[in-house]
Amino acid sequence: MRHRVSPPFQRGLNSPASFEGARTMLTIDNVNLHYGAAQALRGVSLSADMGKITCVLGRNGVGKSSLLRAVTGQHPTSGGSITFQGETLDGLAPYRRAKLGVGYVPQGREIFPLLTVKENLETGFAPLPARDRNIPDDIFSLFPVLQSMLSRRGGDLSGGQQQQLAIGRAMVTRPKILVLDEPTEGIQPSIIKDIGRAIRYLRDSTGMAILLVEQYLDFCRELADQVYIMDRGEIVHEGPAETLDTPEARRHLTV
Ligand SMILES: Nc1ncnc2c1ncn2[C@@H]1O[C@H](COP(=O)(O)OP(=O)(O)OP(=O)(O)O)[C@@H](O)[C@H]1O
Repeated sequence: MRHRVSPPFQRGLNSPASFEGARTMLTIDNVNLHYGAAQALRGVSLSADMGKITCVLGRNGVGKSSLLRAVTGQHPTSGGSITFQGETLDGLAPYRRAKLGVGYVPQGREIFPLLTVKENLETGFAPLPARDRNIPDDIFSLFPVLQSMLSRRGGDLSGGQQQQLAIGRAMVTRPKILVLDEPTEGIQPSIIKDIGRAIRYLRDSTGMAILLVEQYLDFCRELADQVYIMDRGEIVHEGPAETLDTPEARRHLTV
């Protein structure tokens, strides 16, 4: 596991070193998910390791968000199993999963527009015991704009700032796995770079697992350790990031 904690980051996020030895943080095994009669996930299997960025790529509507809803408990699965650090998540409510260490950055950010930036961050306290109810310094080191806008309303932030706030809010919960749904969607290139840097920092400094779904190929190619491609609810490709440049992978990603 990589540990490069530089001085500004010494106080802050917990390291998940206590479960060292078990490299696989999350295992999704043969999962199905339905919306009524429509099947959005078909026998999906993948794993996400600690200290690694696992990226799931796919076009619009192939089931990427549904996969994350299955992991976070936002929508029930209709078959298969999901285990986190060797324990089943099946049937657990979203807040129980958050307590166990599943941090979620939803598509569209879902910032509370009328709460301040500070209050938005504090909503991340909910799954934490009283002693951990503080905002880790790392968040402001990674996203200084949040510190300067602490008393502004969430709704007044730009899309990129809201995305940073959504990642910060998830970091407040001290996740062991951070699950992000298209964090680059609608964001300007300079902030995409900041977000990429933050995701890399979280992988390298804390050893947490990162599970990222995206449509933006270059972002994944730069960040990912392991990639999966989804098409029509199924995993159709799996391999290290370099394999994204094979004709077979490209075929699944072109519109
Ligand atoms: N609440 C819902 N009710 C019914 N069908 C849904 C619902 N949410 C998603 N779907 C359908 O499930 C399929 C997968 O959608 P999902 O949002 O998981 O895809 P996605 O890959 O995340 O797409 P996008 O990139 O557009 O977010 C699509 O056909 C979509 O229309």
